[in-house]
Amino acid sequence: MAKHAVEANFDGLVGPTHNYAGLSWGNVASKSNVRSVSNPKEAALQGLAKMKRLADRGFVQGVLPPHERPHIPTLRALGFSGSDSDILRAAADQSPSILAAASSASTMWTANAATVSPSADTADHRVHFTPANLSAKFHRSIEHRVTGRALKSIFADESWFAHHPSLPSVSQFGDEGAANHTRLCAGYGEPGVELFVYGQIAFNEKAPAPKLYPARQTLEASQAIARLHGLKDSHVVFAQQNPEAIDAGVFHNDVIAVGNGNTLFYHELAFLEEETVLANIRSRLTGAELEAVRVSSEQVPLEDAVASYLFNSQLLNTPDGMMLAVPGECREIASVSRYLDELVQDAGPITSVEVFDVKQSMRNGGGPACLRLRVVLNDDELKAMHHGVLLTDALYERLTTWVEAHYREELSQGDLGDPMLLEEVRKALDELTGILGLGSIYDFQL
Ligand SMILES: N=C(N)NCCC[C@H](NC(=O)CCC(=O)O)C(=O)O
Repeated sequence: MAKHAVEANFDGLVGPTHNYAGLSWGNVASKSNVRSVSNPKEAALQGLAKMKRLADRGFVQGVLPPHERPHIPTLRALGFSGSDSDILRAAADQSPSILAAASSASTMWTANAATVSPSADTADHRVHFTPANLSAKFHRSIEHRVTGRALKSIFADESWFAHHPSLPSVSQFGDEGAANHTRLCAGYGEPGVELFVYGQIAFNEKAPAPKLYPARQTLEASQAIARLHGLKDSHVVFAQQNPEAIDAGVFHNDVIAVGNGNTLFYHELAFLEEETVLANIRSRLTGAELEAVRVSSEQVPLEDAVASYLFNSQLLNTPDGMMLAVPGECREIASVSRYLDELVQDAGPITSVEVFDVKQSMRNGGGPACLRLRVVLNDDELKAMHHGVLLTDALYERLTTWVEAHYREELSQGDLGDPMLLEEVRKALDELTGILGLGSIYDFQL
């Protein structure tokens, strides 16, 4: 008998060093906004407002903490030495790019934090977590250790939750977490089909691959995660992303497809072998028929899909059908806005569209779906997890007050070496682990 389960969404709280450093080759927004002045306070408040709106609608909403940045241990490991201020000064003088990488607030995009398999799918019937090594980008490759600590602190009880270390940090096992992983199912508590989408086969040089931009996720990484999580072959589908899409700026599958329940909402250029992918899902999905909501290039050109982040939306169950939570940019691009109006008129599974303003994050290539990690939990697991990170009215109030007190309204590249910034961040994060009841998770706290 399937247990009752919900999908909880854990959004990354935007960190105090949110900035635009142009660190992600292949991510069009990150490159085009390089060196713009950011507003960390606005970014964090936009993220919290999104969480609050969804929590108010009755969705289970959690918060994952930002990481300590600039990350002094990373700078030390690269040979900068002396006091923290000496290190910041030397890094700012000698290598502003390294300092920028060690200062990115990129942990806000928790769709990349980990891959999570619900207990209904796994061999030992526990929820499995593997933090993503994010080895494709240096600034993101330093996330997984603290991410792992935060997840272990929140999902601590080993009788319900299993935690794996991230995969080896090399390009052959490049893993970007849930951004390339979608689960289709009849109901959250039923065994589902886990769709792993990869950009490249690492150990086959002849296999199709993008020509311009890097493929961040490999088949080998996806297969390793499926093995670690104890997923049966009959419940797993591996699909190659269309290299053409990667070269157009689709650096993760969640920039071109999103699934929920029995519904897969995707662009016709999402997969290399569309028909095979759909057939493989159909043959494995039990208890429901796959609803494939396909968007053609004629309806929405690939370029508009990337610019609007139409597919980087959250697809959520409501009592009246599914709701698509889209970024505001979707209403600024004519083809996309028109498409959304048509979509809700259709008799399909998506019955409403809601717009969220996450512009500060969008300018670095992160829409509503990038900002959240989905964790399906049955009633026992929900009870067993740490509740201090679940958004209530009171926690929302506390976090907004905390952001107002600690965050700057302007940050540019020249500010990253400011020793005051590091002090502000540590003070803020020390208070935050207290607010969220997480214990010590940061290097500076250990
Ligand atoms: N699609 C998903 N799930 N996530 C979006 C991640 C955006 C992130 N941007 C950045 O890391 C840019 C940082 C900078 O340039 O300052 C990235 O490219 O990894």
